[in-house]
Amino acid sequence: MLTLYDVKLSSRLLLGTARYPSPAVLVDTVRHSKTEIVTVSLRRETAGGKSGGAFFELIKELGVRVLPNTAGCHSVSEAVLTAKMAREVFKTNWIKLELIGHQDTLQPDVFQLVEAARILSDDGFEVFPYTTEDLVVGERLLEAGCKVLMPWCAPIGSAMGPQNIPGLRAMRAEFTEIPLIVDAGIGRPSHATTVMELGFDAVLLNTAVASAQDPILMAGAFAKGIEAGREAYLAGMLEPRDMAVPSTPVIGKGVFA
Ligand SMILES: CC(=O)[C@@H](O)[C@H](O)COP(=O)(O)O
Repeated sequence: MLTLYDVKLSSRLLLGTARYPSPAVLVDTVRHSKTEIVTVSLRRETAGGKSGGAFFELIKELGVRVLPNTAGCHSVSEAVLTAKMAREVFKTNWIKLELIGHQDTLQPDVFQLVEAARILSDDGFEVFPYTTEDLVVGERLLEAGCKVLMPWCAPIGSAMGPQNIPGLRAMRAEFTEIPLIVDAGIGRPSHATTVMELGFDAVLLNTAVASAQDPILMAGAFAKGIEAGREAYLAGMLEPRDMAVPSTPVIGKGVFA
């Protein structure tokens, strides 16, 4: 079981809701994936004069927990305002805090992120910060009140998969008691398996599923990949070795010796 802010969950897959070919495909994908959490962008869905109303109703009807996000925010004030709007719309204190600092990489502005996380935590929000694998920033976010950390593994939408495995491994080693969710940059189920094998608690992804030729099938593939990685982590994997080790017993020796 995964526990996020005292909420117990069976699924370790969190799905984004943008870029699906149609609302019907989104609904079927969420159902097939068995995810229990979807993230929704307030700004994206209300941009360009859109009210977002019909889309937000559709999300509420999915029957899963909603994690609103502040995608597209570049300042503390924008992010705080968006979080407050999200709380009104979805009646939740959960917020995925995204504060973009670099236009090409969509890298988070970790300085503003910590500041916004503190303001929102003090206001009763339960903050899921989209961050980098920087250990010091992680520590500051925990001090600011976050009880979950969500490092990227590659730029949003890049599908590159884990770019800094030693960095992710160090994060797991440093924050042993904190739920760690890889958010952004996953491209394939095998990427999700890899980060779960490192001991991450869950994976949040959007583009790799929504932009697949068959999002429903792909969501199922990700769900299986995440489960496989989790079970392998729990089972305890062999460390790679330089030398060969015969796997068949030598004649005359006991099979179980
Ligand atoms: C949906 C969402 O919140 C994204 O900002 C998130 O970071 C997912 O990234 P990918 O689209 O790379 O999976």
